Amino acid sequence: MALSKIRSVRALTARGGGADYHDQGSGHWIDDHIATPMARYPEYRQSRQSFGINVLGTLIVEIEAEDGTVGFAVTTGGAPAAYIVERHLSRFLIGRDPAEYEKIWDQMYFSTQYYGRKGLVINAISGVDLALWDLLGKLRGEPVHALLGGAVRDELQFYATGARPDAAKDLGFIGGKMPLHHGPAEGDEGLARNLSDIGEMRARTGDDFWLMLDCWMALDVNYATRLATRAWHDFGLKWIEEAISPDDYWGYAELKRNVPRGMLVTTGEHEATRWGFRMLLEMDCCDIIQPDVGWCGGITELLKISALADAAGKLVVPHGSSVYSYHFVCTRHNSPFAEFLMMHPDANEVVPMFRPQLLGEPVPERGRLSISALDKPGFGVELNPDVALERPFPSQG
Ligand SMILES: C[C@H](O)[C@H](O)CC(=O)C(=O)O
Ligand SMILES: [Mg+2]
Repeated sequence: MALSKIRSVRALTARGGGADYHDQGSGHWIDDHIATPMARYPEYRQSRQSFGINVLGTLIVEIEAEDGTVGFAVTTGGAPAAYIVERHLSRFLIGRDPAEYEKIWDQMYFSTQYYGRKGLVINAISGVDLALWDLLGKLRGEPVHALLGGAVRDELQFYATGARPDAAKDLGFIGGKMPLHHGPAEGDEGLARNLSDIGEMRARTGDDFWLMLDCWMALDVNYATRLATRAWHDFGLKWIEEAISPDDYWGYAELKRNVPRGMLVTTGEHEATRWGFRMLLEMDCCDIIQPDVGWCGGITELLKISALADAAGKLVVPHGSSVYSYHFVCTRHNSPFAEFLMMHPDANEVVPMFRPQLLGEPVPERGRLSISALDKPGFGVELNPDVALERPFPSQG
């Protein structure tokens, strides 16, 4: 049955948390001396905002059908991504049937390939793709997970990312992933402090809890190998995440060969498209891939990435992504659990991951979420009307 055609596309921006979850106020755990590739410069060590981690802000894409139904999505990208959506991508949507998401994705990707392929452009494409799936679900009166083939389990299980894995354990999560605070430029003293942080957290969580480490691209292979080996043997660290540059596929393959048998290497939140993930999979770079649904190309592309991973015997556990992850993860056998990013400034209370931008954003209770909480049309959330929005490049509609 032909669906109502697309009549307008709007790209809006918002500041203050939400999909650009690094855009938080001062004193938040997520900006507290976390190791990064920029930590080689002492002046950019204390705060990631100091080198501009939050310059983009949130992109909101709204796609309106002729019958007035509006699908929307949020991702990171702000005004630069809004320009790409309004001035470039919208031409592939206006007057089209929202069910043509394959052809629309293909046209968005190949028309931007000469300046895109990864990063900001793929964030913009992802935002459009997710808004399209939201619209499709709303027009068909079905949740996105039903459009993807339906849930393969009754509930989702979550691990939590934040500064307080011990609090995550008390809150019922299956594991806790903590940030790394010191990079190679801080030498052996920094390495000792990193190990002592992990040891202290292990003492607080006890042994019967997954403990993981997020390195946000800060390390080199040698440092990561030393850290991982000690943290595995001394503290039972379950995985080391995004240890080195996402461009260094060779380094990841080496790290995976180097870490103790049983320890997991994970990465992929800054990787994009089936071609990027094919590199990670074919070069045997990791055990779990972690595409961010708003950065990897959206649901249309994630379906392909996930099929590649499945055939390679790897798990897909999306980075963050809130509802965009939940609707996907519940439909795949090779996505057995999900990440929950703790956006409370002290990481000791559960608050919606993309707050304050979404209304109706589900959150785990005791580390779990019933699939019935996702049984609303589209992604099942609305844009919070109290959030200030701007439309920097209105082109039509
Ligand atoms: C905590 C990490 O540095 C980053 O902010 C989030 C992340 O990489 C993750 O959730 O994974
Ligand atoms: Mg990470």
